Amino acid sequence: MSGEDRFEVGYALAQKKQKSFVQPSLVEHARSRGIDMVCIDLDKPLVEQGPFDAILHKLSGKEWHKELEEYEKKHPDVIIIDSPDAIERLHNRISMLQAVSDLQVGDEQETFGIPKQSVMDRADCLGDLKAMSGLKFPVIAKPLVADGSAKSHAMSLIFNQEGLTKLKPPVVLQEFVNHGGVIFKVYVVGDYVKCVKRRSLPDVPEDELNRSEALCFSQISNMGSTQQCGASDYLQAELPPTKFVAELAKGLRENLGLRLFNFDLIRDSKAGNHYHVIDINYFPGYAKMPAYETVLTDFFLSLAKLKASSNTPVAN
Ligand SMILES: O=P(O)(O)O[C@@H]1[C@@H](OP(=O)(O)O)[C@H](OP(=O)(O)O)[C@H](O)[C@H](OP(=O)(O)O)[C@H]1OP(=O)(O)O
Ligand SMILES: Nc1ncnc2c1ncn2[C@@H]1O[C@H](COP(=O)(O)OP(=O)(O)O)[C@@H](O)[C@H]1O
Ligand SMILES: [Mg+2]
Ligand SMILES: [Mg+2]
Repeated sequence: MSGEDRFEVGYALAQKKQKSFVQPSLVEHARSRGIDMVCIDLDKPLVEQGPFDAILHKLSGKEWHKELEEYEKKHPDVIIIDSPDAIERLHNRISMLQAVSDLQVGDEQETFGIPKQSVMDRADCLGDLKAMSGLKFPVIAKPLVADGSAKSHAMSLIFNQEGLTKLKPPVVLQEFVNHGGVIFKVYVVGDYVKCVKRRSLPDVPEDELNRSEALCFSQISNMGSTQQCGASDYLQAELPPTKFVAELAKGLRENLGLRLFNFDLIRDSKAGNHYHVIDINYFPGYAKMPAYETVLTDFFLSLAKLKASSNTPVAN
């Protein structure tokens, strides 16, 4: 601990993220339980700051990674949340979902996977039916890069080959799965798992399949849009079984080597016990999660415990 019985968490976040995550309610609650949250000054070298027991970050770029490495060299006991390499994997929509395909968790009732998808990395692929690798329309076109920029969230729902020609590669084409217009967001904070529901795109009925115009959208679950599903479908939707969600979350946490993330889960309308993981986000908007102050503080305390136990000499 940096001070007697206190645990210091340095945070390095973009302004917007800092405002949404580091709310006075979190800082106060954490402080009352022995956790001090300290803002890292991004205009000063990281090695000159602290010492921190843990560093919480959502910044990218080689410079930042180098700063973290240097800090770790100087303070080998620091806990970095999370490893830049592990986070990097989520910045590509193919490597991100590979972690789901590699998972070995099983459940007798529920099954899961990812939608069929294919990458189009060159403009000439988009006019080539073979490059579709057997994908069926409609498809969602997603920018391959998922780096948190507005551009990386710009999606379109495409109904035919003509719709593909307007895309800007590299994009991932992913089969659209009818899922009753409701998405489940599963928040992971270390061992803690919380599943909530949000509105999503409505199902595409059979008779709309040959509609020609593509539908563009962005961050649909955060919008009050008319393109979302109806209120009653949303209110009536049941959450997936808790045990299934917990096992999936644990498997992903271990496979990804990450402690702070959420993933988007949809339930296939055609097979009510089959789920698809469609997106994984590093350090999402936790302030929208119920009781985020206590959940995050409990997480920091678990890190403090871990650090204390690794510093305790083993008795002979
Ligand atoms: O801004 P918020 O609170 O909506 O959080 C965003 C998340 O929304 P959610 O909490 O899941 O509804 C959002 O999740 P989705 O992509 O909407 O599933 C991302 O995690 C986003 O980070 P980034 O832009 O991908 O780096 C998150 O953005 P940042 O806050 O990290 O910039
Ligand atoms: N394969 C899919 N089938 C059906 N709906 C999807 C699919 N992929 C994405 N969506 C919808 O599009 C939204 C945005 O896609 P997502 O991959 O989560 O991107 P982002 O990283 O911008 O959140 C999802 O929240 C969901 O509503
Ligand atoms: Mg998403
Ligand atoms: Mg995302």
